Amino acid sequence: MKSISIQGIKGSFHHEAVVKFFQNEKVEILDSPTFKSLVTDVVSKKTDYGMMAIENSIAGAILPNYSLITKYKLHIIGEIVLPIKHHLLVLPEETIDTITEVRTHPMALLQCENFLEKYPDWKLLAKDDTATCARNIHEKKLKGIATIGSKLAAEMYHLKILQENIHDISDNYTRFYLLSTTPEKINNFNKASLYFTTDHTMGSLAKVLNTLAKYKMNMTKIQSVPLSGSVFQYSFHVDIVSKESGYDTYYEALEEIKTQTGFLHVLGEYKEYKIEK
Ligand SMILES: O=C(O)C(=O)C[C@]1(C(=O)O)C=C[C@@H](O)C=C1
Repeated sequence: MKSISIQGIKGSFHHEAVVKFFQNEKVEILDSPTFKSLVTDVVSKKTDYGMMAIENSIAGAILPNYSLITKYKLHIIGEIVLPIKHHLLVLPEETIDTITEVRTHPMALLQCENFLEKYPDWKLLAKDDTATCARNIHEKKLKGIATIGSKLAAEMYHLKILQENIHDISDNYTRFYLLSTTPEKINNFNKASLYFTTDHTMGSLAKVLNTLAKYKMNMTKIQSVPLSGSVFQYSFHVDIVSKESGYDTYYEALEEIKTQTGFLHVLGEYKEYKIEK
């Protein structure tokens, strides 16, 4: 049976991402407190894979996770885009007036800013993951404390949903990568994640982007990340989807981009996968 490390515990959105990704396949899920420990679980072979959030449609990229992937030389072997619904979870006897503090994952806080602004007196605490907060509220009977998390977390840790769907925009999605220490050949992949540097000459990044357009590669994401060991120099993460042009043009595009970049690493070739809400 495959084992997968997640950031957080069962009932977190990472847990849901693994269940939806592997569907009917039986897998073992290992809880890991931080993104770093998730990665080291994979690198040390404690688990086969790691499922890691990389960006959210409201809150944006989780920048340190890009650096974790490259620092630990991980390969992206799959992705899942999961609809995220956040609810305010509390002990059964609480009301909105008894809440004094909200503890949850920092990305969850960012996705619910409009709702939280209505309660300026609440103390907001960033914690490891939504489900651990839910479990602590239940197990330690934490009075006056709410968390923001999923319906699954409410059910697993016997909390009441005090307010449903408190995320700022109803269309809310988080994209996760399935990571491995070794590349895996994915049949019929249609998406690739590239990682490269360009020099500081005028138009060097534009040349790469033009090459992608020339070979009809649809760029779905570009993220600059500071290059470690340098001052204000950047590397680029670019995701591309090839719908119509096929593999020959993809490989031709890669060959051309190699000549336009300092280095080019293909971090993963995998299938686009979005769960509709
Ligand atoms: O805390 C959780 O439940 C998580 O799975 C983490 C996480 C994240 O890392 O962005 C996952 C999805 C949501 O965007 C909110 C939090």
